[in-house]
Amino acid sequence: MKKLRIIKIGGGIIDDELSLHQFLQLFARIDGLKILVHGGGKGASEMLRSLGIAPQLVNGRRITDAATLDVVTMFYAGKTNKAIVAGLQQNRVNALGLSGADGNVIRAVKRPVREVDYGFVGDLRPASVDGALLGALLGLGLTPVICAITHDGHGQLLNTNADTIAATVAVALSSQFTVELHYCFEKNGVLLDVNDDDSVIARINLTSYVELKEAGIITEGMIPKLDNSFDALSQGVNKVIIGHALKINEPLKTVLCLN
Ligand SMILES: Nc1ncnc2c1ncn2[C@@H]1O[C@H](COP(=O)(O)OP(=O)(O)O)[C@@H](O)[C@H]1O
Ligand SMILES: CC(=O)N[C@@H](CCC(=O)OP(=O)(O)O)C(=O)O
Repeated sequence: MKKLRIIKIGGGIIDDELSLHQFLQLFARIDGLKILVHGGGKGASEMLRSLGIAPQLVNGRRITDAATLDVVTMFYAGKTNKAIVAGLQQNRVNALGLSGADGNVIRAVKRPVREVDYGFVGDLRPASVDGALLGALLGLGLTPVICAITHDGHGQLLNTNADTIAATVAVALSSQFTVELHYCFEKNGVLLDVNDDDSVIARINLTSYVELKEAGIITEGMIPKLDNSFDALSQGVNKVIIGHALKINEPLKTVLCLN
């Protein structure tokens, strides 16, 4: 099977023009098949505030009412996705920007209301992703650039966490490719001390993950990232790596494994 790298970048990198520019140059130099998945949560919150809408996040997921959905759709599927595609074209990567609605590539289900009503937020299963279409686009020499907007197949757009999109796309493509999933952000990896970029934990398995969580070393946004990572590994993804977006070619990073 051919190797496929799925790389996810978040709001911390996207928000900083220079970092994004440098990341896109590095991404362009990666040989072989690749897909870029992007969030942009930080910038979306800023845009919401500037429009007088208070951002609301519960357990790292955005409560998305109709007005918020309009703004995040414009921000993720519009401004951010198109800026990334243009930046990759500048670097001679034939990028194709996609929301989940485009080509029906990711069909989600609106999150059911339980203790929290998340509004227009989409949940995914591996079957939500059209792996055949993504495989065909890769076969044409295109590099898909997927944003955090999906749809439900009944005309409703949904906001979906970008880490979850990356993991679900990785699982869906693992029957066609040997998939390596990279979560890239603004730190060197999963750290023993979140304020010390030299304290990278080289390897984490399921047992050490539980211990690190209980010790309060892994907290906040890193918890759903690692939950998504271990789900992906248990469903056929070959390797998951967490590291700095601007050091993708360097050995400093965290590798996750089941055992
Ligand atoms: N042990 C840890 N090592 C590194 N980051 C951690 C750790 N525990 C918590 N974090 C937090 O997780 C954040 C990354 O998650 P998130 O904010 O969701 O990133 P992104 O928006 O790039 O997906 C880091 O910026 C950091 O604040
Ligand atoms: C439902 C939900 O939480 N959606 C996320 C989608 C963007 C995202 O995941 O961005 P980062 O990767 O930069 O965090 C949000 O609106 O914040």
